Amino acid sequence: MIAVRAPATSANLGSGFDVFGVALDRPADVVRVERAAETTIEVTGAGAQYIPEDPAKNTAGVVAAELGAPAHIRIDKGVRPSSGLGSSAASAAGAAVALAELYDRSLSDEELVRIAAEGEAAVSGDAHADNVAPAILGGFTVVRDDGIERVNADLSLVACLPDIVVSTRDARGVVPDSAAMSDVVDTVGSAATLVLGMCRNDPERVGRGFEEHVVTPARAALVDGYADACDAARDAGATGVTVSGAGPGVLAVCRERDQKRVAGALVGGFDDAGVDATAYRTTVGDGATIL
Ligand SMILES: Nc1ncnc2c1ncn2[C@@H]1O[C@H](COP(=O)(O)OP(=O)(O)OP(=O)(O)O)[C@@H](O)[C@H]1O
Ligand SMILES: N[C@@H](CCO)C(=O)O
Repeated sequence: MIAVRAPATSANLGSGFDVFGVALDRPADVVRVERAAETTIEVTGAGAQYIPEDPAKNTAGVVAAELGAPAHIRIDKGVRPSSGLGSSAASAAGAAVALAELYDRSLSDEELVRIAAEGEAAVSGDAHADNVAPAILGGFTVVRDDGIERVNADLSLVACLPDIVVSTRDARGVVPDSAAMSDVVDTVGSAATLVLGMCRNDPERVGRGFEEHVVTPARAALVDGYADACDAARDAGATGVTVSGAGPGVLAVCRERDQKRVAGALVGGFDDAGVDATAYRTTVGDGATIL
């Protein structure tokens, strides 16, 4: 039996739609695999009742089929589905790393990411790799068709999960088809600032790099309480706040000394809007790890 811990991730970070992603130190899924004649899946943990155990509909089962590696797969969910914290990607990444080990396949990180992204395609309709790349490689990642860049970063983050369901499939439907040139210029400036901030472990630059005015407002409209939560987090010292992935999760960056206050402020802001929420005080984490 092989067991792998695969982390939650936050994609986009505002200015890097479908490009940027970051591994979070917590929460995480644990994926356990054993060889079997055909693939079966058992899911327990956070939101397990909403996750299909049919291998053709579960990201981990799709990965097993892609790899030609049938197994009994047990997934203990730490990352709630439809959260914006890369729940489906955590299972896909965990399965890819665990099954490659179980079947002695020597695959590069890029190959593992491509296979895990096929699992994502099965649920969201699109093989975007901005969650599975950091879930496998850890750190902050930049995903493009021609390869993946990765840097380590040391930053205090808060991931806040309101008790609302937004599926990635639905949230991709509200992304505008085009953008004004002035918004494109702003986004490029933000993205460049964010990358510098990641390389320098600088929460100010990373926070400014979250600014983006095309995709984020369309996604934020799907998240009740988003504006209240952002205002409260900024007042508490967050240097940046944005929608995590496709939402409804929210990601804040801050200085370490402000992390506890920012977490409380995000939960309080959602509460003011009548929405229950859970906050995870976290950092940039490692990728999927064999236990
Ligand atoms: N192993 C799995 N873990 C979680 N969700 C899964 C899994 N397999 C299939 N799904 C389905 O995928 C959907 C959740 O994925 P979705 O991409 O919408 O959310 P997410 O991964 O939390 O968000 P995001 O990609 O924005 O960070 C749900 O419909 C769920 O049933
Ligand atoms: N980049 C993806 C991440 C969610 O899986 C999106 O925003 O739709």
